[in-house]
Amino acid sequence: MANAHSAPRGQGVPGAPRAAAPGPADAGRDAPRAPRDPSPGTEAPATGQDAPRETARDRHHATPWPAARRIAAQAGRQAAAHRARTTEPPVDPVTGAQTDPATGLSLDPVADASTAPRAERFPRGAARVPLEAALGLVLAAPLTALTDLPSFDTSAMDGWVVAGPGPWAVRDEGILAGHEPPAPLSDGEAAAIATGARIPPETTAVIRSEHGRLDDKRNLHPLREVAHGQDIRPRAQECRSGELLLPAGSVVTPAVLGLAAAAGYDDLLVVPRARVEVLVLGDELLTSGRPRDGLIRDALGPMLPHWLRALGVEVIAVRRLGDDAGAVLKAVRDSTADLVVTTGGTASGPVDHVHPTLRALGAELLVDGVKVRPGHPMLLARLAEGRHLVGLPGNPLAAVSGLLTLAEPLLSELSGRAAPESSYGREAREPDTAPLHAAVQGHPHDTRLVPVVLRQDRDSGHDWAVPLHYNGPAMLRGIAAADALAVIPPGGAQGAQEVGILDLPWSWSTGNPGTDLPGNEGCFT
Ligand SMILES: Nc1nc2c(c(=O)[nH]1)N[C@H]1C(S)=C(S)[C@@H](COP(=O)(O)OP(=O)(O)OC[C@H]3O[C@@H](n4cnc5c(N)ncnc54)[C@H](O)[C@@H]3O)O[C@H]1N2
Ligand code: MOO
Repeated sequence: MANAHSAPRGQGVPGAPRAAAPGPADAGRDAPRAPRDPSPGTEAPATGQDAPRETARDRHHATPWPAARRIAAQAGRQAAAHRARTTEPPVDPVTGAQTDPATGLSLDPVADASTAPRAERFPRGAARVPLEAALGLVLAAPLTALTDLPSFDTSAMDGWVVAGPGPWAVRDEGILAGHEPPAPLSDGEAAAIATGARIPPETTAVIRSEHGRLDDKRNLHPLREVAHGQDIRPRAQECRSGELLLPAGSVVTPAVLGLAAAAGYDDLLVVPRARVEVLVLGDELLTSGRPRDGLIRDALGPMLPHWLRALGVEVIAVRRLGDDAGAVLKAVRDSTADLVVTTGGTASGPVDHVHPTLRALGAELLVDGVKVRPGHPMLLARLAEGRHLVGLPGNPLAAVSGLLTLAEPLLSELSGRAAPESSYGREAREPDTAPLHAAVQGHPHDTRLVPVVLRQDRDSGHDWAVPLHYNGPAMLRGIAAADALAVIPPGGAQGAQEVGILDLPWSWSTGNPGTDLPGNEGCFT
């Protein structure tokens, strides 16, 4: 299938046709039926008895969706600043000093706060971790070369090193990579050499094995013209010692790990992983077997830890607490996590223990309900300086909505991954957008998050967001087939209208066929 990320989504898409939008190449993933909804532009927003009920609590407390994300990001920045003030900077294992060996600058976050450039470099605290533990983290300091690369003149090919014009008398001893330094060549001399081996002094060129011929007296004759310096990788061809390789704020990918190792690093200064604890509430939840006797399977315990890890955090525990008010209070009070994520119990039912727990602990509610469907009872609270709780509603897609609305922006700031307003110097990036393949029914007052597949238009190369049918709060069938969630503004969106796209942290890697179907009707219950 077309990879969702292969198209320049969000760039140039506005040029795509708006009225009679061409369908994506394979919209519907072999859907057995056509989309049920009317053609683009004819959809009316939900009204009357179809409109979801808005409770008194919603109207009083609920935060608009974009503002909720901003508040969550702000909470993440404050938590990061708190961590920077309170974390011991890492100690240089060689010198014992709290300095960055690459730059020689102090890593003391308090000292850093007094000088703007350094404060900017370490606003989130920094940890020194071995290379093998750094994948997915964000560099807290620039990656500067600890050596010239290559660190010596090296042969780019298997063949011979030669000095002066040929033919050349070939030495008995060849030169291998990783061996003793070779003796200088004299004019008219050659030596067999392996790729990556050190070039002897006075060498003028490397001749590839396929471009030279040895006669029976072990004299080497060139089979083509020899250019001075050919196939020699000169020392520092890629970088000089001290040269900037990657700025602070870069995400450590497998390629970055390779570069860091090549440049001489054993460990890296990174923004530490946020520590997250997941508390699953609900007496009705089974952890194995088929649903029975009014009990259902816990869908969030198996889902959330991995989703959170995909956001770059450390999940320190997943605990199932039932609907025991005392256990919830104790678990939240005693948690040492940067972020506690609860599931269920956010509404106002008899066993909804999240609000009473927060009241009992004197927590500050930063967001108490969001004008978004699904997921409107989601909440964000500050438990203490630098420590937060995100309450996800129990309905599984509502929980996903809360994860992406509140937890993701907070964690992205805390882990240094956030692009806009990041102090790590990354360029602010426009949020992704894509045109909708069909009109989508809106909620009259709230934003909707709707699972979509992203399909590439063959002609333009742009992605189209194809809304999926199974988008109800209690359903996971849509999101399991989806590449992303589309952000549908209050009132709905027309076919071909550009809407915001929230990527799923793994969507680049799946291509799941799924069994959901295109469908743009709203399912609010
Ligand atoms: N009177 C009102 N009732 C409800 C409202 C409302 O505004 N007024 N909002 C509804 C909405 S919308 C949602 S979403 C839920 C949120 O409820 P809670 O966060 O309190 O969650 P629970 O009541 O515990 O569970 C809701 C639903 O989800 C199922 N669930 C819970 N945990 C899991 C899990 N780990 N895996 C799978 N399914 C889970 C649970 O059995 C319930 O069916 O409140 C509505 N009510
Ligand atoms: O927030 Mo609820 O998810 O609309 O069911």
